[in-house]
Amino acid sequence: MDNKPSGCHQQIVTIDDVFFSYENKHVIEGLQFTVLERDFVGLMGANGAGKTTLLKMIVGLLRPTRGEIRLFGQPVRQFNDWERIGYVPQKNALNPLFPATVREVVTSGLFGRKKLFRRVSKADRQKADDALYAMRIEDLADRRIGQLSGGQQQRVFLARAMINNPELLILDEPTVGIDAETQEGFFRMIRHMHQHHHITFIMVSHDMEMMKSYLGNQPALKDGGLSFYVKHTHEPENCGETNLTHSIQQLRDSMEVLSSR
Ligand SMILES: Nc1ncnc2c1ncn2[C@@H]1O[C@H](COP(=O)(O)OP(=O)(O)OP(=O)(O)O)[C@@H](O)[C@H]1O
Repeated sequence: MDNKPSGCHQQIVTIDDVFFSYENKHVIEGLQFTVLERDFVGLMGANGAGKTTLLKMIVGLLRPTRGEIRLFGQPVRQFNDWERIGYVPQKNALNPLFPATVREVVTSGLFGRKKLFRRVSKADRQKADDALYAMRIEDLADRRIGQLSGGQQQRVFLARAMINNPELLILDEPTVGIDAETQEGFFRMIRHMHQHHHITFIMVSHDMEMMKSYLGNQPALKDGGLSFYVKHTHEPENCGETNLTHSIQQLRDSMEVLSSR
């Protein structure tokens, strides 16, 4: 299905009159919002406002109580093109004994929801190498992820989310527990990816200063406890496909600031 209108304005996520309750607790009520191609959406709100709940509905882990969410024009329940989406969930402290290596964690991003036991092909290995290289973590490839610093783990999860060259990246508080300087470098990289690559972002963050410095002071929408800050990047010349492999050098350049710390 080609539902891509000209001019880089495809609806990537459509939230159509969505309600959500946990048992009797109403969290989201009648939310209406559209994320367009190459938007950067910063989602802010107090603890418990429903940010994580909304992201989980967008990636199909929770179902709205009422209303509908569409991904690339398709209702989430029918959507099965999950390779187009990279999702970095809210981070929990990893057990240092968690046995997976960095390479294994990154490669697992290739195995969509229904392909858990796919064999790792040569092409898969190359994709993992590209993602590791782009995030400047190739030297960590054989280390156990639980033994890395928070900032290093961050890059691993981002590499995992990027391995399929996603069109939509969803990040849930990606810099929690990371020192201020590393956070700044991380945001710089995210901004670079948004400005130079064909990726739409939805990011939850409590870092008001950083979010507003990029997205402006005025939310595009305030609904209940949720505030949506949006930056559009719709210059037609930037609409072409961008392949991660072709972008690696640029991404590495944008990582300089991180790796030098
Ligand atoms: N599995 C659950 N069962 C019942 N209530 C839940 C569940 N998960 C979350 N909630 C409640 O729903 C509300 C929204 O939670 P959610 O995690 O979406 O908030 P959030 O905006 O992401 O918060 P934070 O900034 O603390 O991460 C909260 O009041 C929370 O306690």
